[in-house]
Amino acid sequence: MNPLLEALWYILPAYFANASPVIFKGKTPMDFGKKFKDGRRILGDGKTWRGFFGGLLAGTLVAVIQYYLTPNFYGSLAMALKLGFALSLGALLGDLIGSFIKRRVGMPRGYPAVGLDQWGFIITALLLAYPIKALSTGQVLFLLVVTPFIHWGANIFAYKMGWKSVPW
Ligand SMILES: CC(C)=CCC/C(C)=C/CC/C(C)=C/CC/C(C)=C/COC[C@@H](COP(=O)(O)O)OC/C=C(\C)CC/C=C(\C)CC/C=C(\C)CCC=C(C)C
Ligand SMILES: Nc1ccn([C@@H]2O[C@H](COP(=O)(O)OP(=O)(O)OP(=O)(O)O)[C@@H](O)[C@H]2O)c(=O)n1
Ligand SMILES: [Mg+2]
Repeated sequence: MNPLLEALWYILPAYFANASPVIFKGKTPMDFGKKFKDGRRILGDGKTWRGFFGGLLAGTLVAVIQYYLTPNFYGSLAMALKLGFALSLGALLGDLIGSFIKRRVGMPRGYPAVGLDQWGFIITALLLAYPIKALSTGQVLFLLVVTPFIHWGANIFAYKMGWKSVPW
């Protein structure tokens, strides 16, 4: 498989894990509305438990589907589950870290943090998945370059579908 397509195929669970909370979002904020010692919300209302677990499940499921489509890419179902879960957890944790940072610097919920919104989730997803199945440096660089565009396209798509109130 072309190494660049292989990189996209590899990262797909993280993409779906990052995108699906927009659809699965729930009511209970992950910080339960609590504030940090700086008087601002810890994470904000943009992070709900249902979104988090929905994203984790969706991302892991995508890897299982990918396993049945390209079994030799993963080698085993167990590997697909491990990699899918690690990529999804990494993506969602990266998104939480991004929200935490945005709240600390006083950005309101939904405020665009260029760079952080596009790379945060990808970097943590790649870090968590690295020990399970590593990509080449070139493939990682390719993903860092192409993800902002896919992120941009997906957010506009979600905005047009009415899933997001902002196209970013
Ligand atoms: C403009 C360019 C160059 C590409 C555009 C690609 C595009 C239009 C993708 C849309 C894919 C899609 C159908 C998305 C689902 C809709 C959805 C729920 C989007 C919600 O996005 C919200 C956002 C979360 O916000 P936050 O980041 O601020 O927390 O998540 C951003 C989403 C992503 C970063 C990834 C979205 C991509 C997918 C869900 C899978 C699509 C896969 C590809 C485009 C790569 C194809 C791979 C192969 C190997 C064929
Ligand atoms: N763990 C998560 C992540 C996202 N979402 C949902 O997906 C939407 C888009 O995610 P994102 O853009 O990351 O959240 P923002 O609203 O921009 O909040 P923040 O400023 O904290 O990023 C959120 O509004 C929220 O409805 C969720 O419910 N749970
Ligand atoms: Mg956002």
